[in-house]
Amino acid sequence: MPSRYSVIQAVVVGYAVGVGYAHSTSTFQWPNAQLSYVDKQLWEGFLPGLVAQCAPRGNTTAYHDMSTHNVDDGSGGLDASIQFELDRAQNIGQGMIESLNDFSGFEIVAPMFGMADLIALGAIFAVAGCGGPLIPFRAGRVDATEAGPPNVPEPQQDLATHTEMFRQMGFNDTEMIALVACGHTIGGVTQVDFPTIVMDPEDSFVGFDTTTAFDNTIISQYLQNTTEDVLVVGPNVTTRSDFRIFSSDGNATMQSLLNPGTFTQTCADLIERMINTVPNGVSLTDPFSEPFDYVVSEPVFSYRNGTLAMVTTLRVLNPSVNATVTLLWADREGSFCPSTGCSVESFGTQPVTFRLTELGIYLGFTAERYEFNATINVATSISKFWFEINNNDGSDPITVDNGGGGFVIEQDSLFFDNGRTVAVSLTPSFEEFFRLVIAVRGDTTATVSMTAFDPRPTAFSPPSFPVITTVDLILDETNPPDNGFVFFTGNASITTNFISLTATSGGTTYTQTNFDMSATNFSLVEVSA
Ligand code: HEM
Repeated sequence: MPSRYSVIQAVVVGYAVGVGYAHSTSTFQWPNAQLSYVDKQLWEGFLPGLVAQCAPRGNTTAYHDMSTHNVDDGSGGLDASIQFELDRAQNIGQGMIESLNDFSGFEIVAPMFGMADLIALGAIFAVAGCGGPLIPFRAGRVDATEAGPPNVPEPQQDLATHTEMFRQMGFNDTEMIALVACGHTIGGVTQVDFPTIVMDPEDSFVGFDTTTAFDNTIISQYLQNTTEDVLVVGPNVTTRSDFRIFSSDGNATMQSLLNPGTFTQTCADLIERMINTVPNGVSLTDPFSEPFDYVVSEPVFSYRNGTLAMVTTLRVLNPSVNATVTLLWADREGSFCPSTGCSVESFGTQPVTFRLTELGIYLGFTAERYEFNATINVATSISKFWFEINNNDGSDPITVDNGGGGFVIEQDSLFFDNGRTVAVSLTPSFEEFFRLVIAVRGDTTATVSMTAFDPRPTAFSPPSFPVITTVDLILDETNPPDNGFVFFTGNASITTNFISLTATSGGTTYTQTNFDMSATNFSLVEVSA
């Protein structure tokens, strides 16, 4: 059997040749909150840590959720409707409840990354975590608000019923055989949930094959008649659905999957199609095949004593060791550079940890995050910024300017004031929350409203939803008006991950959408309750 790395490598190379996107998504037009967020979750978040575990139920959850798709009218698909369908007999078992609870417990759903995207990512990491191929991820699924039609196949149903159900999901007879085999290469049947299939109460769990890995042992053992898959050889003939499906074309498909390369490639293709089966009208992003070359973090502003400060970072993929990186900006009146300056060199770097690389997948990626703190003339302000990377090796400097237009600051009249916002810890209760301060150019007649997105689960079992709160902010008495700025304040839950703001000042409305709260570290202030 090939090593895990060589299997993954084979698949990645296969995709690069077959689909041709090896480097196609290495950059993107900023701002794009969805691409920035998914890049972070996929490469730098803790989710890839799940790859180190082999958790088959992540794949089951995605499959059951996708089963609501009806190819005839384009409805249903992977849309997190599974959250509303767990009381159905076809979704029996603790496995799916536990995996959905895990997903909401991660607290990473966001306005541009819902539970359905997380379920799809869970399937990718379930497969890779058991040694299977790393399936490319596309984002953009839309979460359902109610249950879909009941269309998850059950073991006691006959072949014709299963064939029709898979057709409705968009898979033909051959694809059905392969997809079921690819699904059942990992995991098995739990006695307590399926006592009519695993009849001996002593056998709490019976694996589909004798390995826990994502490999084609399920195929070879079936063809050699040594299989222990209870859906093939179990005592209850009625529930031998794997047998009926695997043998439905005289074992031709199972024979073809005996080749490990064919098995891996077929499974990667079919599971990718499975997680990308979404209701008509939902469009997914391009696949994330590797980390972007350059990623700018949310610029964070603060105003104090006549000076505007902007803090941001630039993540550079595979940087040169001697590189110096400079941030440059233009003011709001054009390219005029005021005497207070319009460029600043990075003051430091943060190491970037790519979890998948650490786990032996996508080897060869390193990155540094260059940090900047720009002091900006408050009157002329900033309209856009860009970067210059000098590798100090005689080569021409590289300009990182968002495809030519620069990283544009749409407006500078409404921003979340980083220097004045704090995380409050109440003593003795240890209750924590953000005390936000929002700066608005204008006077005290301005108004500000804030929408906060809190991913913390609202329930101990599915369905669980993020809490989205919209409040009007009040003038902040502790931060009086200063040099044309007025300050507003409000509190938000400490687990808030995105904030959107709308302000009206001097008859003009300003917005800031989906400010990423992880873009900065807040001072922690202890307050006696
Ligand atoms: C006719 C179609 C299918 C039937 C009747 C069927 C039935 C079953 C049953 C009864 C179990 C045991 C569940 C438990 O004990 O919790 C199971 C487990 C599993 N199934 Fe299927 N299945 C089908 C297709 C698929 C497909 C298409 C996939 C994914 C591509 C899949 C993935 C899995 C996985 C990963 C497990 C193991 C779960 C675990 O160990 O926690 N199944 N299936």
